[in-house]
Amino acid sequence: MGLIEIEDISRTYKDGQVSVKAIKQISIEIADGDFVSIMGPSGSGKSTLMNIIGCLDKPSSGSYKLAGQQVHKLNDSQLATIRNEFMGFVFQQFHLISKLNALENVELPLIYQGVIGKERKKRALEALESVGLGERAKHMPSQLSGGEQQRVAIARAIVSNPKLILADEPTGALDSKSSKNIMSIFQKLNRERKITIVQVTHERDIGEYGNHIYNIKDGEIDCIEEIKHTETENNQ
Ligand SMILES: Nc1ncnc2c1ncn2[C@@H]1O[C@H](COP(=O)(O)OP(=O)(O)OP(=O)(O)O)[C@@H](O)[C@H]1O
Repeated sequence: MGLIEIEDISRTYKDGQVSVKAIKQISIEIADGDFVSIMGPSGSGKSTLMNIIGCLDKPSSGSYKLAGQQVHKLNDSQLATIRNEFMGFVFQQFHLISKLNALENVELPLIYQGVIGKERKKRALEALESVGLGERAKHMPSQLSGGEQQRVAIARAIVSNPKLILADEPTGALDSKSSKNIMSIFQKLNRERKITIVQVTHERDIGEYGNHIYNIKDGEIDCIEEIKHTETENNQ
């Protein structure tokens, strides 16, 4: 059984007389523990598909099962619960709160979950340590490099132990060295903590860090590629 089972999903945006079919009868199954990169030209439907996978938007037709649960039938507050319990989000522009330090940013999802005091600080610090930023806990976002800010955002995404990380252009604002570092962190989370990862990227070399590349074109899946990783890479 796939963690994500999408069947015949379409999404049409209607704006007055104009309607745009952004994705057309897509069916995909993403296994628990997979690392998938979604690639395709601008306007091909990548963000629309990601928003549906992330329960931020609903399909116009078709069905979506997440961990066996029919999520396309849920209401907005039920979808919010699914997002909080299952998912961590990483965005191109990091979306950190500038007035909070790194540790406080990572604590935020735990505050919403009602985790209090020392336990909250401990878990946030562990998440920061797991992305190599234990020493930067008290730094404000403005005192961190872009790559470090994205690592804080990843720590925030994993602090509540999600099954799934959804990342929209996670390296889009980073130089190539920081991008590689972020991808190594994703691979580590995927291999060691068995977190399923779905990312959107424009860059082929970033896409190849995943185990599969889903190429999307004109709102349809054009082809799915399997990426073979070498032994040395796997042991890194
Ligand atoms: N809210 C909206 N209202 C109307 N049309 C939309 C809306 N959002 C997206 N679209 C249209 O749906 C199609 C798919 O858009 P989408 O943002 O999913 O593409 P994308 O592959 O993520 O593009 P990019 O790489 O440029 O971010 C495009 O034709 C776009 O213009």
